[in-house]
Amino acid sequence: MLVEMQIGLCDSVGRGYTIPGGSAGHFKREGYTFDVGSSMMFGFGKEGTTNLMTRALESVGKHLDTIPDPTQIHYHLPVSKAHPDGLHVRVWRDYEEFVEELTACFPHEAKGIRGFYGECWKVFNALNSLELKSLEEPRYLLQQFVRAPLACLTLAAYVGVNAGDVARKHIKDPELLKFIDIECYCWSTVAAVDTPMINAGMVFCDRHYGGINYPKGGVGRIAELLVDGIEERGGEVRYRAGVQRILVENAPADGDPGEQSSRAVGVVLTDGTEIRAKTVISNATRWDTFGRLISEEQMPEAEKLFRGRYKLAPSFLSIHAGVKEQVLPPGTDCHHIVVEDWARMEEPLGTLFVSIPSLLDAGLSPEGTHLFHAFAPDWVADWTGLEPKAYEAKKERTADAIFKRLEAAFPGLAEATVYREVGSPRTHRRFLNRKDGSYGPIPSRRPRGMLGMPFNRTAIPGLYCVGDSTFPGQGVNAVVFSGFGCGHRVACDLGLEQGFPALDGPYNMLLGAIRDRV
Ligand SMILES: NC(=O)c1ccc[n+]([C@@H]2O[C@H](COP(=O)([O-])OP(=O)(O)OC[C@H]3O[C@@H](n4cnc5c(N)ncnc54)[C@H](O)[C@@H]3O)[C@@H](O)[C@H]2O)c1
Ligand SMILES: CC(C)=CCC/C(C)=C/C=C/C(C)=C/C=C/C(C)=C/C=C/C=C(C)/C=C/C=C(C)/C=C/C=C(\C)CCC=C(C)C
Repeated sequence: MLVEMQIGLCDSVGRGYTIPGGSAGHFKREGYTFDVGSSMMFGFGKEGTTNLMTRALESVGKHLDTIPDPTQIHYHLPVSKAHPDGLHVRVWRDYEEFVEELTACFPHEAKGIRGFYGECWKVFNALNSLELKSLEEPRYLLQQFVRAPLACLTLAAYVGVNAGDVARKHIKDPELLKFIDIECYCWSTVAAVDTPMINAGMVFCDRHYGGINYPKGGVGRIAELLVDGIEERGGEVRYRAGVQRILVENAPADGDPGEQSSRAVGVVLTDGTEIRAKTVISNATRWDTFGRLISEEQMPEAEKLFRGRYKLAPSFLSIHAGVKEQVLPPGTDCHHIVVEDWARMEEPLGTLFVSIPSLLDAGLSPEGTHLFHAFAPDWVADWTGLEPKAYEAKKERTADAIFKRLEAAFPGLAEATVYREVGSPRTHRRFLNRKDGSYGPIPSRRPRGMLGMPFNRTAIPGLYCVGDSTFPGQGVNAVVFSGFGCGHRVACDLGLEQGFPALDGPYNMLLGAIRDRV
């Protein structure tokens, strides 16, 4: 069985890369250990069922020490009549402390704040009481409904709902609604009205329940330990092994060896090596899986419908820098978000993100310095067709402008910078092998919560998708959930775990019909 074929990083010509982890990997430069992308870790809690990172490592016999972050985000938001010096909010690990800080900024919305975040807790508590496995496996789903009917009914009630609609039930102040928008935008890259409520429940509560915890040694340690665990259990992880094509051929059908059907039977690597397997799981985005690894002509109808519902999110402009420690006064938070003008929040380079994990783990940067990772959403189209010199100059110019804007929150930043390396959306496309370097799928029209998101099975037998183009979408712990679900579904399909084959067909037709109608 070929399970994780895509652990190694790839570059755009598909030669394959040398480190594991994708967006959640890390790389080293001149004594700094920089996170590729992901740096704010959910799912590392000790209790409940939503601590998916802890459980993923446990599943291969590994444990990673983490460092608790006292705040999730320090927001630096625009000036308004009510907040002439700008709106400054810290999302504290302690829920009450966060609610008190937000309420102090919007005292007239005290009830609305508790009402909205209280509804998020309803969703989270329901999620946190279920065993989290494949929702496209009817036996498991029925068991959960019998074991925890109230939790399942709660989730069923919210699965088609968006966070912005719930927020508007409780909150009237337009500035506070903007705050809820940035709370969603910073991880979903869309405003609250387009963000599924179940995902909002997960993010807005796990940060207080399990907390945000930084992996000691850097985010890339997660993937490195997973690789160790897989190899110790007899698995193999290949690097420099870019998949060029998924093989789809006529082969004996599941459950009826006498009948032939078109199915995925393996992959061809860029060096021509052919690997045959019963199961192929693609962790590439749906746009790369269908259209590149599977030809356009072989694209199933369901995938064409998916492209009507979802489009690619922008990529990022990333600045990986080293700064003198004096520029960060004691008490500086690890994660910051800066918005100077609400009207520009969703524009390219409009919202600035900053992550300074060496404040939590001093071993990540040389003595007397901190690593300073700043990034902002941006589109690849603005970076194409440039000569190498013009491309380099544009990267430096853009980084200078971003550092200048960050001076308001970090006075003296440009002068204190001792190392700087700039990545554009082209860099993301190249090293992560994601179409246009995209962060993931975003709805192309108002979504019905998560109902339009596909699970792991595809219309091609033997081919599964996993990662952020599958339910429940973007986010490291979200893609870990998709991994657990996919593993469970594949194990049932291969007869390694007990499923409910008689119900599979009708149940999956029903799920598909709901998905294709939203
Ligand atoms: N928490 C944060 O701060 C933060 C920041 C950035 C990104 N993220 C999250 O990380 C998530 C991404 O996770 P993911 O696992 O879905 O995607 P990913 O891009 O991280 O991983 C996909 C992997 O597949 C490999 N791959 C792609 N095409 C290949 C091919 N043809 N052959 C071989 N290997 C190939 C890639 O090289 C990569 O290693 C995003 O959804 C995003 O939310 C989080
Ligand atoms: C069948 C059906 C459909 C139904 C029935 C009912 C039920 C039972 C249901 C159920 C459901 C479920 C289970 C679901 C699940 C879900 C989940 C798990 C979810 C998760 C999610 C998560 C998330 C979203 C996350 C995210 C995160 C992120 C993205 C992050 C990011 C971040 C960033 C980028 C930022 C950074 C910052 C700075 C640096 C400042």
